[in-house]
Amino acid sequence: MLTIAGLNTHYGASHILQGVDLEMPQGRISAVLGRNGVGKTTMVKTIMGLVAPSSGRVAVGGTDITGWPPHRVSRQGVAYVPEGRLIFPDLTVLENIKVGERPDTAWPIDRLLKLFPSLNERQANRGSQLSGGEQQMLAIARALVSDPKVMLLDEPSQGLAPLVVRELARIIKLLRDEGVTILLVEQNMKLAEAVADELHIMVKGRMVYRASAEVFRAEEATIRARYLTM
Ligand SMILES: Nc1ncnc2c1ncn2[C@@H]1O[C@H](COP(=O)(O)OP(=O)(O)OP(=O)(O)O)[C@@H](O)[C@H]1O
Repeated sequence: MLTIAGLNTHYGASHILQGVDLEMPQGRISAVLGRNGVGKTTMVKTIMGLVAPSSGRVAVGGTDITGWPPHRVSRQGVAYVPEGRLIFPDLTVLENIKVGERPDTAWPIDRLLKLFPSLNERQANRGSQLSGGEQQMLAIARALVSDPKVMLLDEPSQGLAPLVVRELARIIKLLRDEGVTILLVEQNMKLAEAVADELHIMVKGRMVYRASAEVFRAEEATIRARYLTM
């Protein structure tokens, strides 16, 4: 569904992504884990067209989208839920969602409000009045209303209480079961372990490990010590 091949991205003279390869099968949750600063956000931004790669290829469903601007990537069915959520603090919950609305979406506002009961209760509240968990749900709802085939989630569990992370896990699995292909980027393993079908590990701008959830569970202690411990 989403394929990255030999992706290199620089910020000035800093070589951040160093030949990243990633295959994300349709309707699955792929998680990319890695320590702080290895390039996970840069990878997501490069997919989304927010940062231009110096070489390599990004394709969605067989269409080469390398170097496309973000609005075209979005129209191709890729939605981005950024780190820090970036919801509009002065807009209400409903206004925040409507920003991303697309005609004939499979996720109209009524459906989203059923999916996210906390947002339903707070429709008229401003973004700034929401808790971190509610803001995260709102960021996901705003991405869903654009009717994506692929959703990129950057550190969605950051700063959230364990109970809210569990609710987030439920939502992410539900989206996968509805056919949305998900890329989950996380520094924290908890959410990734709870939802991912496949796990990848990035170290210094390269993918160094890939396994199914089952294999990952069996190897977890070794992998954690080798690649993820700070
Ligand atoms: N706009 C920028 N200009 C220059 N360097 C940058 C820029 N954005 C990020 N970097 C650097 O690129 C490297 C990778 O950053 P990136 O945010 O992709 O890492 P990450 O794995 O997502 O980490 P985090 O979990 O902290 O977001 C870091 O060393 C960071 O300091």
